[in-house]
Amino acid sequence: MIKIRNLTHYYNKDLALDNINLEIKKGEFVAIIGESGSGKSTLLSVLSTLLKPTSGDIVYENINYKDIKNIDDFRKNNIGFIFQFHYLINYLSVKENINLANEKASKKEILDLLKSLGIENLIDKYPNEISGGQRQRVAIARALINNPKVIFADEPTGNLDSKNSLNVFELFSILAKKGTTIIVATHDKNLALKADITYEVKDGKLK
Ligand SMILES: Nc1ncnc2c1ncn2[C@@H]1O[C@H](COP(=O)(O)OP(=O)(O)OP(=O)(O)O)[C@@H](O)[C@H]1O
Repeated sequence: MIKIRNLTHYYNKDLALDNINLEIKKGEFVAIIGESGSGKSTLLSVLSTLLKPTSGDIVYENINYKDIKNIDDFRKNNIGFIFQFHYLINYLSVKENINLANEKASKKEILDLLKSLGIENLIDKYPNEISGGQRQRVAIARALINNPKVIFADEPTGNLDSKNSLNVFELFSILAKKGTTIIVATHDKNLALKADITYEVKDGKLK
């Protein structure tokens, strides 16, 4: 589903990604591990079209990123993002936060999605009325509302305790089995064991 060829990224003169080659299949749950500063975030940013690589190719289902005309539309139709911090808006309810990502989503659709994540009772709550683990589930719901083909998650459990972290990874595993490709960067090797496949980044190279 995603083919990465000879991908290199420099920040000014500093090499952050060094000739990465990788193929990710549809419905695969991929963990990218590595120490702080190894290049995980850079790799995720480049793969998710947030950052333009210095050189190399990324091909999404036979479309080279270089040929994508409207990158905003492409992202909206294909990609969901989850970050370490949930970035929910505190003065909007859970439902309203999800509607920010898709204004057309009906209450029923949102309720069904929240149900699949086990948090349908939170639909009218505000972010500061729910726990950290619940907020991250809402952030996952927000990433899912547009039915993305692929979800990129950068240290999504960096702010959670071990129980909630495991829950999030188990959720990713279920989503992948349903066909959503999941690519997650984490420094936690134990959590990465939940993924179908793990790649390690070291000094910008895939080990
Ligand atoms: N915006 C930037 N400008 C310049 N250098 C950067 C920038 N972002 C990252 N780097 C450098 O690129 C290298 C890879 O960083 P990156 O953030 O991808 O690593 P990481 O593995 O995600 O680290 P962490 O786990 O700490 O988030 C590091 O040497 C970092 O200092």
